[in-house]
Amino acid sequence: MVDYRREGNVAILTVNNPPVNAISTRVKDGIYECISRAKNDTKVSVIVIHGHGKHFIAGADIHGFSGQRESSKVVATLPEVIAFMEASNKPIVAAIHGTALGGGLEIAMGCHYRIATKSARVGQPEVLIGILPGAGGTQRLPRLCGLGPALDLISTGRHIKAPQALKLGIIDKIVSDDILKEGIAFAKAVIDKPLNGRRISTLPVKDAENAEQLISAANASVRKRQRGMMAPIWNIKAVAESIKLPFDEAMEKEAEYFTVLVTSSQARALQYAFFSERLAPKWEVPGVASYNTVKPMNIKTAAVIGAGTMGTGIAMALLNARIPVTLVEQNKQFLEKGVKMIQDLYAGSVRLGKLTADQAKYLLSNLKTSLSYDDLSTVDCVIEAVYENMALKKEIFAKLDNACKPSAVLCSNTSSLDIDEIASATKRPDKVIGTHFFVPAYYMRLLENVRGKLTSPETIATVQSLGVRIGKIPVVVGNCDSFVGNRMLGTYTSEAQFLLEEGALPHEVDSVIKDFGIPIGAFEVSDLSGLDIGWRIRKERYEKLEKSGKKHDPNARFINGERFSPLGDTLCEKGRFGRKTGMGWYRYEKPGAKEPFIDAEITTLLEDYSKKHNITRRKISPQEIFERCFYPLINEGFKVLEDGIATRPEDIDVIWINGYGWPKYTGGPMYYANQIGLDKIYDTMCYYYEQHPTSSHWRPSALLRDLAKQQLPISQWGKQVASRL
Ligand SMILES: CC(C)(COP(=O)(O)OP(=O)(O)OC[C@H]1O[C@@H](n2cnc3c(N)ncnc32)[C@H](O)[C@@H]1OP(=O)(O)O)[C@@H](O)C(=O)NCCC(=O)NCCSC(=O)C[C@@H](O)CCCCCCCCCCCCC(=O)O
Ligand SMILES: NC(=O)c1ccc[n+]([C@@H]2O[C@H](COP(=O)([O-])OP(=O)(O)OC[C@H]3O[C@@H](n4cnc5c(N)ncnc54)[C@H](O)[C@@H]3O)[C@@H](O)[C@H]2O)c1
Repeated sequence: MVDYRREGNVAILTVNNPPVNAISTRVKDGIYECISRAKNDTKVSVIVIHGHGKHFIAGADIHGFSGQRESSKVVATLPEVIAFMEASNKPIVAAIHGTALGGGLEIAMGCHYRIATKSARVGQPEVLIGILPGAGGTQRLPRLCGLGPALDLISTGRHIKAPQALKLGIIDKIVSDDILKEGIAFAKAVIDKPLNGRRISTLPVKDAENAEQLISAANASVRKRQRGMMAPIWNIKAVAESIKLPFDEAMEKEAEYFTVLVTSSQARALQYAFFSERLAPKWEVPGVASYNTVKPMNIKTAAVIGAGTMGTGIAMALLNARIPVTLVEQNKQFLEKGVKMIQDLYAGSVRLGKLTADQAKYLLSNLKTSLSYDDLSTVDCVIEAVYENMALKKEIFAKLDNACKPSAVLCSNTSSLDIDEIASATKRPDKVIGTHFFVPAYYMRLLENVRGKLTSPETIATVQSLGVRIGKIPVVVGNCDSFVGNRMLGTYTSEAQFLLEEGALPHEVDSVIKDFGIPIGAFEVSDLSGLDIGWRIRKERYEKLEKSGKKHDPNARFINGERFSPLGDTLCEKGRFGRKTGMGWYRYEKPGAKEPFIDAEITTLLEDYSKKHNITRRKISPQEIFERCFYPLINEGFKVLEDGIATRPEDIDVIWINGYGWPKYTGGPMYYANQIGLDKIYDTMCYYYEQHPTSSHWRPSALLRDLAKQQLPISQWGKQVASRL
């Protein structure tokens, strides 16, 4: 775990715990033992510590916070080991490459010098997994780089690159990539230098005079950006102790606050989410194949069909990963509009300093445009993003099948349509798959990859690997109406509207949703994306119904015996499409304005509606709003597992956290269901199903029922499904 060797008078400690040199108990013990050995070795004058493989040390082993910790051979805790290092009379140099994160940076700060390669990154990301730097980071970092930067780094968890770390004084020098050679050379040069002033715990906190202002600014930022999360507040509180107390006493406070956080349910949920996100790319279709049995194709070039909202975003996601893209549109005007959208977004990134003008120019140089499918004969992969219309998509897939080379993978960005039907328009259904991006596609991390009945494992492997390459979290799901995310969302949006019919107002529903931690309410999001989108899709369904001989009544509250709310259609008929028309479920100052206001016209409309349908409006409690919005959504997640549409509860949680703003600190809907108690959810589902028998989303899932009855957690779901199949 930690190797020791001596080269002349330099002791070299190599941390070797793949994949990221995380600090397990054995690594901590190993460091302690090696430092002791070097201190006692009279031939050693200086010590270098570095990491084997791609990283210096990426922090404490996260598994250790919730699982069983290995017992320690040495009594010292990590903070004590670091204090022991700092007290050494032989200089210790941290030679950093890859990352020095969390406990890794804390170990580096226990050293007397820190050098790093240019591409190395440092940070205290503990807040992101619900804890705080518990090995002196909250006390040493403000002494090293100042209170303001320390508050920023510790409360946001962001990583910074070596050049910025150098500016902030976190590292002493940037060196070449031969980090060990550089470490040894640096160590030899500092052998005789006095260590006074190099022990960070003995230094004063920089910027202490501005403490009050800096701490209140940090708290204000956390309240705005990390609403609902407890870790950022405790992180700031711990850093603030560096101003009030001597180092040793402040360290006691750090340990006290660390214990509060490490035992919290938010920390457990965030750590579960951390590992779930890393599990998602490792897809598995039981009985078919999995990520470690199939090789992906190498995608060198791609095409995107449709240069609208999604097509332009997808093209940018590909370009950003240095994949050349051919963008195809139906006519010159739409094509130019799409290209301008991409150019404007890159220009915006240059203005914000996120890209240099040269980088933006380079990315754009990989964008080709075309109005003809003939230009796609050599691309490896095509992603279609035209209007959500089955006939149009089938027509395009047939054309792509003729135009593209036989090995090309053909993907659709459809958000709801049947992938098998789209694939049926081609002679290569094995190479057809859904790649459902989320808006804005260049930014949102979720990629829902929808496998059809005939999609080959190689095609699945290819889009999963492409997803990782373009910086997404790819999740494989099965083919059903609206797939996983939107299928579950459907229950939530329907129920939100039923609540309006029965007495709630849009802002009352939205505030319960936002209080739970979803950043935007159901009606606010509907106004943002435009009510007309759903209306267009519903109108197509009504037309289909009419064609099959069933007349659609615009006031109907039931379709095929299923409860339905026509309120969305009513608003659209009045031109209330949301923000873009200045009115939707809310009123806006002008079209395009962002701030929603409660609209008396909507209140009257709802009251008239309820009267017309003989519904007695009542005050609906926040608890009922919560249960009615979220329990059917969770229940649908269980049905998705039952149907084999998702293969793991973790995948559903990743989808909701990364695609729909579900608060990560609750772990996602499936993890959260366990926290509430599956029996409680099941009983509540039964209660509401009795009250609303015409809403099939209240019918409890059999899987939920079985787990609840047997008092089993969701982690046991696999056995349940297997026993029933
Ligand atoms: C490092 C990364 C940036 C790498 O990213 P990349 O995209 O390249 O790779 P992946 O993210 O896919 O990761 C690869 C692989 O590695 C696993 N992994 C990554 N980091 C860790 C980790 N820290 N622990 C465990 N495993 C990790 C990952 O799961 C992947 O494997 P898999 O099989 O799942 O595919 C990126 O990975 C990253 O950002 N990692 C997280 C970095 C992080 O969050 N670091 C902080 C960790 S918390 C910490 O360091 C706390 C410290 O402050 C120390 C606290 C000490 C508390 C002591 C309190 C005193 C009480 C006294 C008693 C205690 C006794 C004792 O001391 O023992
Ligand atoms: N907008 C979203 O939030 C969102 C999210 C996820 C998925 N989707 C899905 O992505 C797809 C595209 O949605 P959008 O919002 O980008 O639509 P959009 O209306 O913004 O863009 C569609 C584009 O397709 C072009 N197009 C139409 N027919 C074409 C043809 N024959 N050849 C080439 N181009 C053609 C149109 O000119 C238009 O520019 C839909 O399937 C939608 O369901 C949308």
